[in-house]
Amino acid sequence: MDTQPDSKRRRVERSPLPTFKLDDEDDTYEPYIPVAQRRQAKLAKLTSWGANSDKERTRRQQREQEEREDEANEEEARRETLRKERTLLMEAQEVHSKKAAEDAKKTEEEKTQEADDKIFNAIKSHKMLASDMELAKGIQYTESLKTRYVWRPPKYIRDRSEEENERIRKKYHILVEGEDIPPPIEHFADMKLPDSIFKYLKSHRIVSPTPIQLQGIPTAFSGRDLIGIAFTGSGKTLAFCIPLIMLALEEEMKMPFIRGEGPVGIVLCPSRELANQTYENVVEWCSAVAKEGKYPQLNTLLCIGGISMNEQSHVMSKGLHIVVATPGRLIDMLEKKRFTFSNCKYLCMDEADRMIDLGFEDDVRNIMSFFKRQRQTLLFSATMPKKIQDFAQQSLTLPILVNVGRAGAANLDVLQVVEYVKQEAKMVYLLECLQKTPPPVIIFSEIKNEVDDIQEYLLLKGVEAVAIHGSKTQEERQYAIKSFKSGAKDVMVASGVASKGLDFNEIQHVIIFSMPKEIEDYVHQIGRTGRSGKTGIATTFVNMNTPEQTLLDLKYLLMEAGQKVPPFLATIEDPRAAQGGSLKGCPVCGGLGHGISNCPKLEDAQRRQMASHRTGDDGGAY
Ligand SMILES: Nc1ncnc2c1ncn2[C@@H]1O[C@H](COP(=O)(O)OP(=O)(O)OP(=O)(O)O)[C@@H](O)[C@H]1O
Repeated sequence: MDTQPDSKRRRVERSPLPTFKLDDEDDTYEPYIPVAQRRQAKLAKLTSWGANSDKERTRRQQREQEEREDEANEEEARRETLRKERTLLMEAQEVHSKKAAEDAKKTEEEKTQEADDKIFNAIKSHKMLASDMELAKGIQYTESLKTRYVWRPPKYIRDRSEEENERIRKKYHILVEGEDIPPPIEHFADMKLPDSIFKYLKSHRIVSPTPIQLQGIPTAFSGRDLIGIAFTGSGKTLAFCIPLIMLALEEEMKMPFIRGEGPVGIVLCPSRELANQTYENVVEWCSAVAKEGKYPQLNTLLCIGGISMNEQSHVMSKGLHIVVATPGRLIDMLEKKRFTFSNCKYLCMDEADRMIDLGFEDDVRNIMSFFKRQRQTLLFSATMPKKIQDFAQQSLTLPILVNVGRAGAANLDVLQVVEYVKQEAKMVYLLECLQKTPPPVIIFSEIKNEVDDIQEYLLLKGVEAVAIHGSKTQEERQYAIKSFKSGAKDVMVASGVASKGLDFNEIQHVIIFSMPKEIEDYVHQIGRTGRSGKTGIATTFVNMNTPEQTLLDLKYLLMEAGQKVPPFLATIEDPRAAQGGSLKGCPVCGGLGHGISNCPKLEDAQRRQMASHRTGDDGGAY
């Protein structure tokens, strides 16, 4: 094909005209000889050759011999090439059949594992959880933040051997991962807390630290990044708030904060309700610290959607120590420069898996971009599937993983009862079920309309019930929580929104009216009872509308918690077992009854992602 541009071609066509030479100037010129004359001349030449000497013949024979040799050599070279090509081909075939033989030897389990690993690697997030500036400049901190200048464990604990520390962790079923892990501290008295807070805890019957607290608090006090995983109701809030309060106190006492300064640290929550509850806890603990006048009063801001920030102008008019927030409103406030992160050193994410697994990582990264320097980062949750753990670990600096029980396991203080109830019989049976325990009771349903229907039905039957779900206004949601918390209402009907992290006083019974698709949600929902060492009951309705895979997840969870498995669940076979496949839990949602290839959470996330691509929605609203 002619690939020359036209201009070039034209140039060639227009090249200068040939300059003809005169005959006598051309040395290659041959005069024309007629054919007959040429034939005669050739004949004469041949005749003269025949008469030529033996010398000439020998030379010809030699030449022919050389030509034959050349041909033989060429043939040999050709054969050699063919031989080589065949060897390569044969080698390839050998490799292929060897792999096929190896594959045949692999168990179904290994094959499933390989396939799962492929999916897992494909969905792994590649972009670290770091600020844009850190990502752009490739900044990765290699040392933990030196936030605490004062705190260190008492000498007798510092002198303890690592074997002894390990023995203590084992006693409380604490698993740790990481380098240079601070020792566990079994008594609040050894944590060197201010007297006033110590007294406050005691007066609230908080006398000894829970496992997540006894390893988590010293870890956070030492300035280390931390991933804390412990079952529902095990006191994670205290584990990350006390270190923040101590840090804020330390900073305030060094140099008092004035208007426009702070915060020292923030707590991020995935829902307004949870943020509100954490805020109330922090305010109460800060007041307790300042009560005796030995320590300064710390200033805390609640930063969530649906409330007017003017209401908190009194907080903003002073130096700010702690902010408890949901991501959307926090970003808004930071963008409007209502406060800055110039002095912020501590970032804690509660229910962290929720915050970063469903495409909200960009919001978190955005928030991190407002930090001006290295921070101490802590992530806490009761459920933290492998995918999130891996992602979090590569994003933190020398993190320490503190794990109490399996991530995603149910709280053992909850008696789990699963009942087969036909769809049309659910409402009536619900009334019967409410008789099992005295109030307060929470009823969960995944469907907003169903939440409203249940509340209406209960009200008709004379049960004092409130309802909460995502489509209610902020006032309605606040009213429902307040009246239920205060004991004015006996029953709260809720969608998933109330399941994450909310701590209601001594819930006796949780009824799961419609089983959530994701087993993590179930773990959070039943976790509203059986908190802080008390026992509770969870009754779950299932029927033929419940997907078999969900039932299988449930069956394994009951087995893991040593609970009674009802016959209709016991008879469900695991298809993976029949295929000889892997029975390991799903790394995306932690469900024990399925692998990654049919994870409902992954399917859901992908559906959501596709929908947000279509609508251009970034999905980051809270
Ligand atoms: N050391 C303790 N001893 C007794 N009770 C405690 C202790 N620490 C916290 N609590 C109480 O336990 C309850 C549950 O605590 P918290 O809400 O922090 O649990 P959580 O682990 O965050 O649960 P979830 O995963 O559901 O969010 C709270 O009422 C809290 O006051």
